[in-house]
Amino acid sequence: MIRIAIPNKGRLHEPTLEVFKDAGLPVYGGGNESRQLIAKTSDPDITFIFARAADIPLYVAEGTADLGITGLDLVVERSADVQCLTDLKYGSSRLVLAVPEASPILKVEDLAGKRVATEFPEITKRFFKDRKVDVEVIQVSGACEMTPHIGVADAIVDITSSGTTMMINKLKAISPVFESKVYLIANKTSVKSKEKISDVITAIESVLLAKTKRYIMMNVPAPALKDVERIIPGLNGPTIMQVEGPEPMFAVHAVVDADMIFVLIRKLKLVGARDILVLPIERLIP
Ligand SMILES: Nc1ncnc2c1ncn2[C@@H]1O[C@H](COP(=O)(O)OP(=O)(O)OP(=O)(O)O)[C@@H](O)[C@H]1O
Ligand SMILES: O=P(O)(O)OC[C@H]1O[C@H](OP(=O)(O)OP(=O)(O)O)[C@H](O)[C@@H]1O
Ligand SMILES: [Mg+2]
Repeated sequence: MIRIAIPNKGRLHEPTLEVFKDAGLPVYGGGNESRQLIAKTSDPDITFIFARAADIPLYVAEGTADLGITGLDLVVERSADVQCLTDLKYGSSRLVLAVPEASPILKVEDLAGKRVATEFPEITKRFFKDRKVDVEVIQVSGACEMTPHIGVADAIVDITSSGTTMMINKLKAISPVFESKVYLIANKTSVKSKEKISDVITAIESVLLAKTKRYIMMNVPAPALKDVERIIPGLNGPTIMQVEGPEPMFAVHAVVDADMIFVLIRKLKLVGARDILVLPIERLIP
């Protein structure tokens, strides 16, 4: 039996459900509005546990869950001894040190003897200790941006991604503190002993890889075939099939990088390829 801990709410909830659905392991019910805390999937040996993103590092470290999805900031904050397996490419964010726009504090050293509010006390303490700046760290559970304006703190260490919340609350970042990504994490013992874990990892990684690729198909008149073969860098070279018809023609199929499509199409048309189709790929297992 494999247990996978996934966020029951918050901004990681929906994209996490999406990844497992695409990987062929849809989460049956539970999470968000429902009060259900355990869910099944297409494989009877796999169970999902819904938990707060901040608690998932501990559940995985202790082996309550074999796998989990959560932010690297939360893994580091909890000093969780887990294996970080795969960057899931959603939910990247930064922890920054910020002060009110009008504050005379301009650099980390100016905060000596002052108060810093944060949801991440451990990362914050380590940040100032490494720089040998003595501050008082005040732990809050949210709405951290407000604290310097109501006299609770002189600065904050908080998450920013779009920067909107900082801007609206008239704060300016004076130093980066931590770069976070959302990871698939694993219990260090389970990852070695439970065979099915590697199937789950492969399934998830195949979804991520597929997002970076496109399947391209086209018809190519015989005289243009050599040029098209030269242009297309398929996974293992393009697949070429003869097309029945009055004109000597080939169907060419290939898997290519998604970010090459724009340039490729122009080149292919120039040498005579036509009826070009570009399709998304659901999963790609090399
Ligand atoms: N803009 C962002 N703000 C906050 N967390 C973010 C952001 N982008 C990504 N994350 C990541 O999401 C995780 C926080 O997950 P959590 O479930 O607490 O989400 P939340 O939306 O902040 O929930 P809550 O409504 O309880 O504050 C952290 O690992 C964090 O790095
Ligand atoms: O740079 P932005 O895109 O504006 O995002 C950053 C904001 O989002 C998070 O707050 P959240 O919505 O989780 O509320 P919370 O502070 O109560 O956790 C985070 O703590 C920031 O306040
Ligand atoms: Mg939050």
